[in-house]
Amino acid sequence: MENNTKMHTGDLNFYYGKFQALHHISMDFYKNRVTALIGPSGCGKSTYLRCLNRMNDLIPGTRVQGKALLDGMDIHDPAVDVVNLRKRVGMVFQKPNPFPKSIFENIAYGPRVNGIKDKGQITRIVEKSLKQAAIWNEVKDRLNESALGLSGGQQQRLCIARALAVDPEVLLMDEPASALDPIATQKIEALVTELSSKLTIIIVTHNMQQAARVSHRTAFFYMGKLIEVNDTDTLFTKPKLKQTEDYITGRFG
Ligand SMILES: Nc1ncnc2c1ncn2[C@@H]1O[C@H](COP(=O)(O)OP(=O)(O)OP(=O)(O)O)[C@@H](O)[C@H]1O
Repeated sequence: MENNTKMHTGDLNFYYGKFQALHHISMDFYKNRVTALIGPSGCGKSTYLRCLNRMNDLIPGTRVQGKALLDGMDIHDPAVDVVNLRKRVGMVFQKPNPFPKSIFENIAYGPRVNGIKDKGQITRIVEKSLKQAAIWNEVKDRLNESALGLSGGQQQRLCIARALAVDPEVLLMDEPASALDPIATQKIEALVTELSSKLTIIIVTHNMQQAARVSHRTAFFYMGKLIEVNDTDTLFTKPKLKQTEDYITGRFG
């Protein structure tokens, strides 16, 4: 492991019942770097992403083997508090999923759950998070209105703000722009680039142009296996393996 490694998995296997969805996945994720996970539908990208903050624990009948480390700490250690793990490793989903509450309350929720009671501090966190997610100007005059009244792209930036409000170290993003139009997508991509100066970001995307635009490193998955991982430029211009080349040139997938 390099010393700028934030997360690492070693020989990670994952099963839904008897079905093995991930096979021996070993890779590192670096601080202040965006890593894209690409590959055809069903290859295990989302499953792998969910292994990184133990979201799969919520799915009955699943089993994980192997190592998953955050700053060298085994995230499966019985001493690990999963709520705290998910605070450190936040997540944004494909479909924006704001709570049916006001814009303000969507962001204030996490910090409150984490024990922050001071109203002034909560207000500062709400403003800072909305600014970080590049949506403050659009919502600052309607903080008490329902989040459900926002457009899809605004809702997704709100969900990013909600994730940022608890000050995560890693942000997992599962196709965060796939439900959005091109302009909203551009905003999310710009945001990913901006946030990478502070966080480790891991993003699942179907869109190879998007991976090329936003990520420093790209990992290609196929049928539950990590086929190739490299600097994004190298992976797209000089893939080592034919399978990767076939996928990125659109010959399958
Ligand atoms: N809850 C589940 N129960 C059983 N099998 C599942 C479950 N979720 C996913 N799978 C299976 O695990 C494999 C990997 O799925 P996963 O969703 O991780 O792939 P993906 O690469 O993210 O696909 P997509 O790009 O279509 O979202 C697939 O064969 C899928 O059918």
